Formats: sequence, structure tokens, C-alpha cells
Amino acid sequence: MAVWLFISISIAVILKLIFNYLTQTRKPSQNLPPGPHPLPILGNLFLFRKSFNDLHGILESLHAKFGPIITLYFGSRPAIFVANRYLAHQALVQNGAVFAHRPPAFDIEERVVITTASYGSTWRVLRRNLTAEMLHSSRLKSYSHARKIVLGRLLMLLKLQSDQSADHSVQVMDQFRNSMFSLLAFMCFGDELEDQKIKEIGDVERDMMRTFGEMSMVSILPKVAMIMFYKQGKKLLRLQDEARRLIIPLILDRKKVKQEHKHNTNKQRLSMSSYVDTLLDVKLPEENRSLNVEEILGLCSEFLNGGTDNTSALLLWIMANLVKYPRIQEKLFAEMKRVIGNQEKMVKEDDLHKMPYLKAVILEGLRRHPPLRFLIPHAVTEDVVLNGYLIPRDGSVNFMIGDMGMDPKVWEDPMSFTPERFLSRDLNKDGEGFDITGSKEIKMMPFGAGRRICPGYALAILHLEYFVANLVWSFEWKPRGEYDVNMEEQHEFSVRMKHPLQALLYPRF
Ligand code: HEM
Repeated sequence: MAVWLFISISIAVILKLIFNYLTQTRKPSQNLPPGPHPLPILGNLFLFRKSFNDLHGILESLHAKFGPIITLYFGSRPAIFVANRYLAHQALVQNGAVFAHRPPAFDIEERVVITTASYGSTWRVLRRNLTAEMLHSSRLKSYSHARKIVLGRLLMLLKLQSDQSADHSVQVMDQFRNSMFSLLAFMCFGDELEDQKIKEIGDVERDMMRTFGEMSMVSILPKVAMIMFYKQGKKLLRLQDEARRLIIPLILDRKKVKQEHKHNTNKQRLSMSSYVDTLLDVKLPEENRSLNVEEILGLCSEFLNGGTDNTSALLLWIMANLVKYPRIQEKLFAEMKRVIGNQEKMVKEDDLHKMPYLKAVILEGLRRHPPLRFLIPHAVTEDVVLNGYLIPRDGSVNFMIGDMGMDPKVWEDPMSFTPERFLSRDLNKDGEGFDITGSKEIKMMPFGAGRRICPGYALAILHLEYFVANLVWSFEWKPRGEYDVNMEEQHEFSVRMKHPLQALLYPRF
């Protein structure tokens, strides 16, 4: 390229950045929440010059200095962070419709998926399809057979590994993840999916999530992350092609079977309806058309990943706490014994609701180890005022999930793992149990709150209850020799154990 052309383009880019800065960076008179002073063009990015991995720690210290609601500039656009549960309730629940938008920059590829869709009719149709056709309690029941198969395989594998190891020690992280993925894969593509196929798709999706995790700022600044982490971006594109190669034939197969079924030839094969089947029936309201194969692929990936990493990370944290605190494990085992007696080999799903201590263990896991420390960035549909400050339409707004569940004003000794706190009358008003949705009041919000609350929360809780109960019912879990369980965190896409749990497993039967 000629030097003069290169210089002209560079000057044009710099002028555009300066123009954006001058026109978009808010002046103090506009009463945005307080925050560190932004530099021209870069905003507050310099705060993260070492790493974006400690975003949570940096935000915590900024909140301590500037208060519960702060502004940062990533480039020229303001990003507001809220760390107070009353303000979160005011925004997400009382003013839910206004705060349910997503920032436009968030949608890297302009895909049609629920997570990044702006608040409007497409989002509504896709979300309703997921909640009514897949996640409604009556539909969840129809997948209990798949859950039993996946659980049975996990228990068998753990027993085999414990038998084969000289000291009964087992590494469980990969097995937990594979199991959670298999559950979602059956729901997504039907229960006839072969194990080998599930493994191949699981490997690609895991690689994608890991690569995403390496681009640590991706959830805050997706477009900048794609430029700064060019190598990872390229890898992501390659993995997406691989996912296409594996998943599109499955979608086309379901489509064919569905058409055959319509003509009444093979009623049996559609006995378990899959997420793909429901997506084939969706019509996008604005364009009055069905979803194309690429769009269905994106929604399948969202479903598989949304339900796998967070749930398996949390399952590992909960089991780690049960190893670290044998008193809690024994109390849980005693509750199960009381409910199902000595004879049963497995805890059935129908028994779970009779086990309040099990529920308390899962809730304490969600409070103490929320897999996500922030929501997916929100945006407002119009300029609004929160706590006397402007929340501007052209910025993003996010909420500090971790801080809310560990607020010492709400939670006594918040850093301890104490399931008993969820049995107290204080948290179970009117005997209805703890309200995880925060509709009346937010005390913690591991799944978010309001209109964008995680639609998969009931499924995630069911998977956690069913698996934790059976893991404890089948094995006694003990720490490895003199090593204590290391609870250090690693912040990737979700917060995982830096040193994954390795425990000694002794079959109880
Ligand atoms: C322990 C497990 C899980 C945790 C902690 C979790 C947490 C979250 C959080 C914090 C959000 C962001 C909410 C917001 O932006 O306001 C979210 C969104 C979402 N989750 Fe989950 N989730 C879990 C499991 C699942 C499962 C099992 C599924 C699906 C089967 C799922 C599907 C989704 C989807 C589609 C969204 C986007 C919702 C929207 O934008 O309207 N999640 N989740």
C-alpha cells in the first residue's frame, strides 16, 4: 500500500475516534454515576492494563471508593455497574421493561439467539418457545428417562475409576461436564443421539467456551476483544465450522423425521420431542418466516453451552464443599435415608421435593459460588434515572451478582458454606421456600432477575438436586490424604475451581 494512503487512512481513523470521544463521552453535567476519570479515546481501559481476568476485583475496589453505582468507560461508551441489591431490584424488576435491552455492540455476529437479541418480538418468540416448549415443568418431566440414563452412566464410570485406583481417588471435573452436556444434548437432538456424536460435539463446544474464556473481556467489550484476541478469534471461527459440520446433519435429520412423522409413517421415533423439533416450528414475527438452519444451529449452541458450563462448575463446587465439610455430607445422607429408606439403589426425581436440606445445599452453592459474577450486559430502551443518576441509552449496565450474595448486611458470615441458613424462617417466608427469582426482594441473584432472568434456572436446579443427591447416596466422598480441598477460584467464562476436585470415593452399597 502506498505510504500516503496508509497515512491518510490512519489520520481518518484517529479523527473518527476523536469525533466519537467528543460526541459520545458524557460530560459531568450529565450526572452519570461517579467513577475514575476516563482518558481520551481509551476511557478507563488502562485500569485493566495487566489483565481483564481480575475485572471483578477491580470493580470491587472501585465500588468501595465511589459507591454502589459507578461508571467506567470502555472506549467512549459508558458502562455502568450496580452492586446494590435494592437498586438491582428497582432496575431489573420494578422497571423491568426498560432495563431488558442488550447493548447493540454485544451481538458480535448478529446471530438470532435469545441471549443477545434486543428486547423485542424476536426475543419474545424465541424465549417463549424455550420456556413453554422445553423448560415448562410438564416438559421437564418427559426427559426424566434421559436423566436416569446419564446419571447411571456417570455412577458406573465413577465406580470403575474408584475401583481401578489404588487409593480410590477420582478426578471428577470432566465426568461432571460430560454428563451435564449429555443431558442437554439429548434434550436438544433427541435421545437417539450416539455417544460418539455427543462426545465430538461436546469437545468442540467445550473448546469454543474455553477460547471464549481466554478472551476474558469478551463479556464486557466483545468487539474490542475480537480485535485484541485475533488468534483466539480465528480459532473460534474454525471451531464454529467444526460445530456446523457436526450439528447441521442432526438438524436436517430431525427435519426429515418430523416431515415423515407428519405423514404418519413412523410415530415411534418422535416420542421424545427435541429442542430442534420446536425450533423447526418457530416463525419469526417481524419477517414472517421460519428459522433457517444456521439460526437453529446458533440456538442449539446457546442451549448446550448455557446449560453445561455453569451447571457443571457449580456441581463441582458443591461436591468440593461436601468433601471439605463431612458434617454437611453426613447430614444430607441422613436426610435421604429418612426419606427413601435403606433399600433403594438410586434417589428418584419424585423424592427430591421431600428433601429440604438437599435444597438448602444447592441454594448455598448458588449463593457462595455463583458461576457468573456479572449478568450478560444489559442496556436501557430509553434514558432513565436510577438512584438520582442518569443511565444513558447508548451505554451498557451490569449488576454484580457475586457481591449481592455475599453482602454481610444480609448474610451472616457470608464467606462460610452454611446450608442451614436456607432452612431459617427468615428466608422461607410464608412457607413458600426461598425465592430465587428475586421477584419480591433480591437477596442474591445467581440467575439474574426480571425479564431477562435465566430461563433455565429450574432445569439447572433439578439437574443439581438430582445429581448431588445420587452422588452422595452412591458414594462416601472423602478428601485425598492430608491434602485439603483447595477452594481457589479461576475466572474464565464461568468461575471454576482452579484446582479441580480430586476425591476418594467409597461405594456405599
Ligand atoms: C447453574 C446454572 C446456570 C446459571 C448460574 C445461569 C445463569 C444465567 C445468568 C446470570 C444469565 C444472565 C441473565 C441476565 O442477563 O439478566 C443467564 C441467561 C441465560 N441462560 Fe442461564 N444459567 C444457568 C443454566 C442455564 C440453563 C440450564 C439454560 C438452558 C437450558 C440456560 C439458558 C440461558 C439463556 C438462554 C439465557 C439468556 C436469557 C435472555 O437473554 O433472555 N441457562 N443465565
